[in-house]
Amino acid sequence: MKQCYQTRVKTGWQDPDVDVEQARVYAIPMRTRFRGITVREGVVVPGPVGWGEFCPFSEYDDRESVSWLAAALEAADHGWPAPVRDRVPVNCTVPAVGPERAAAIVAGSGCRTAKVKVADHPDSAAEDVARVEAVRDALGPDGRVRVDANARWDVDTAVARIRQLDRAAGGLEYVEQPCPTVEELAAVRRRVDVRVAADESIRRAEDPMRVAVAGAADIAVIKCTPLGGVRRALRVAEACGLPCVVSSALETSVGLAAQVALAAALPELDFACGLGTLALFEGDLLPDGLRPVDGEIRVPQAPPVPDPELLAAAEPVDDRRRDWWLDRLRRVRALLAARGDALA
Ligand SMILES: O=C(O)CCC(=O)C1=CC=C[C@@H](O)[C@@H]1C(=O)O
Ligand SMILES: [Mg+2]
Repeated sequence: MKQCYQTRVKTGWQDPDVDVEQARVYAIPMRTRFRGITVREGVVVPGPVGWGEFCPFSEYDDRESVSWLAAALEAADHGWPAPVRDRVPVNCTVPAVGPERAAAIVAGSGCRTAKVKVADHPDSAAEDVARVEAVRDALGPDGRVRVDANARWDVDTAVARIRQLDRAAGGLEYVEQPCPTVEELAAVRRRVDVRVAADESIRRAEDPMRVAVAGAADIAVIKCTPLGGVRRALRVAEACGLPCVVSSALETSVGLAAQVALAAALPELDFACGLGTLALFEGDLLPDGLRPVDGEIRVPQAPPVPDPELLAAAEPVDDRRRDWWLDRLRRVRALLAARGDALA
C-alpha cells in the first residue's frame, strides 16, 4: 500500500491529490438517532502519513464541504502539530432520549461531564427537564452538566429554558448555542448567569477566523473537521480569544483522531471535550477505537490506519450510496483545488 505514494506529489491541500480509487466509503448505524442521523456515512482517504476522514453531513452543499476535505487531507498528507498533553478529558453525549436511557448512558460512560441535547422539538421543555434531572442524578453532585440547544430558541425562550434547566441540573456548566445568531447569543448572555458557548456560530460561519464571539460567548466550541483541519482550527481558537472545547462532528475513530490531536495541541484546555461520541456508533473502523477510559481519551501518536476487516464490514450495502460519496468527493476535490489558498 505504501508504495503507491512514493511517486505522489505532496503539496498539501493547495493541491488536493486525493486517490479516489483507494478511498473507502463507510456506513455505520447509530445506536440512537442523533441530529436526525440513524446511519453515519463518510469516506476515508489514504495518504503518505495516514488516513483522513471526509464526512460532511448529507445536507451540506459542496461549498460547505470543502473545509471537511481539507481536514481529511491534512491528516492523510501532513499529520498534526505536536501535542502538549497525552490525554484529553471528555464529556459523554446524551441524545434526546428518555430519562432512564439518559441515566444509563451517563453511568456507562465513566465520564464526569455530560452534555445533554435539549430543544429537540418545539414542545420539548418537560422532556428536557426530566432528561437533565436524570443526568444530574446519575452523575452525582460533583459531576458537570452542560446542555446544547443547537440554535433552536429565540432569546426570550432561551432565557426561560436556561433558567429552568439550570435549576433542574442543580447548576449548568454552560449552554451551547441557545440561539442562531451572535447578536442573540450576546442578548441571552446578558440576561442569564449560565455561561454561553458558541458552536454553529463558529463552525458554520462564512469566515470563522472573523467571528466576533467575544462578548457573545464565554466559551468557543471548535471542530477541526468543519474548520479545515487542526492547524486552521488552532488559528480559529486563537482568533476567538476564548477558552475552547473541542467537539466531534460524529466521525469514526479515523476522523476523531484529528479532533483529539486538536484538543491535545491547544495551549490551554480548561473544559472536557465533546469527543466521546464513538459511544453513539454501533461500529467503527479501528479495533481499539478512541473511546474514553475513566473519562479521558489517550492522544494518538499519528493519523491512524483503518482496519481492513472493519472497513469491509462497514461498506454500504447499497452501491448507490458508495457512488454518491465518491462523486461528492470528486466534486469537492475540484472545488478545493480552485480555493486552496483560502484554507491554508
Ligand atoms: O459535543 C458533543 O458532546 C458531541 C458532538 C455533538 O454534539 C455534535 C456533533 C455533530 C453535530 C452537532 O449537531 C453536534 C453539536 O451540536 O455539537
Ligand atoms: Mg453543538
